[in-house]
Amino acid sequence: MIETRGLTKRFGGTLAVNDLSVTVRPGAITGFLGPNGSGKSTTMRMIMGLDRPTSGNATVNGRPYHRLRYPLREIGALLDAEAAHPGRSAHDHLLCLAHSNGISRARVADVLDLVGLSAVAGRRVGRFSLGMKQRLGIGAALLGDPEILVLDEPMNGLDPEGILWVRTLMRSFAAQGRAVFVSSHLMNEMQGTADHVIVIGQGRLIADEAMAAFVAGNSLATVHVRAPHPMVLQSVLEAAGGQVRKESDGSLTVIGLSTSRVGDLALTAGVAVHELWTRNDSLESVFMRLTREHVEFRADAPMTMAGA
Ligand SMILES: Nc1ncnc2c1ncn2[C@@H]1O[C@H](COP(=O)(O)OP(=O)(O)OP(=O)(O)O)[C@@H](O)[C@H]1O
Repeated sequence: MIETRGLTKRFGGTLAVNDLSVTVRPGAITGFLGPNGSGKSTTMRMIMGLDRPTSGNATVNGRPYHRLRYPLREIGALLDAEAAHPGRSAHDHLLCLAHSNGISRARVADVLDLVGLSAVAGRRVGRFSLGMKQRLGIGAALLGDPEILVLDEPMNGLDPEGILWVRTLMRSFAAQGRAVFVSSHLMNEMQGTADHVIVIGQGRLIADEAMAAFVAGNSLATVHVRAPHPMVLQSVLEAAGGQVRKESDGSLTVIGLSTSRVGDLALTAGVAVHELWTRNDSLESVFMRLTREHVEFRADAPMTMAGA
């Protein structure tokens, strides 16, 4: 289990992490979301003992990272895929880590197999693609067969097969009762993979709850209705105070009326309804809305083509 209590990090005038108190529990994948520069990596670095908190603390199984006797056996992390020495082979990189953590040479071969790098184990890391470096970084995190995995954007640079592999790995890890703490900007991926979500903005906690509850609870649900005579239904719904938009497929999107109210109104007006359903927002929409005021780096809308 990872716990942070009042965790705070200031870099000069920048408050990177601001009074963050969260718990990452075993048996689940906890997604760690936030806009660029919101403090995710800094939080992970403090958990791993690489940055010293300005105040507050982070513990791993009840102890600060530097007090863990064999850290790799308790918690493994991928924080920076470029961290491996470029002149060293993948095998030697893992072997060095294994030696310093009392891990057997046999485990190195197993992990290289597990991350799909056995065939290139003797090649220098400097010649690896980003995806291969990500795999090696994940291998280093897995080396001690830890109870907790911390992964900072592990899907960066991976092809679809690699993404599927990371997803499966995280799921099986959590299914074994271990904890996964993973940051990512891939909202669809996180919505489908994470059980729990922690969202931060400008270093402060915005949300900490089960993924399904977070999406459902923060959705602006819309009602959708398909009817053979949509124009008639549209005027009935608008007369009742609904905002109605006709979609290109002929269905109506309704805001401001519940599903049951739409059904009742149609019945009262004697208008046939062929389909009636509610749609929640995606994680992406919910995330964008909740973090809007915390976004520090925002690009202008793409320029339109001249004359378009
Ligand atoms: N070593 C450092 N020195 C000074 N400022 C830093 C340092 N590390 C991080 N920061 C600042 O702290 C803030 C949080 O950065 P951090 O990298 O933790 O965010 P993040 O959520 O991981 O961002 P991203 O999604 O872009 O990876 C940013 O404003 C960043 O510029």
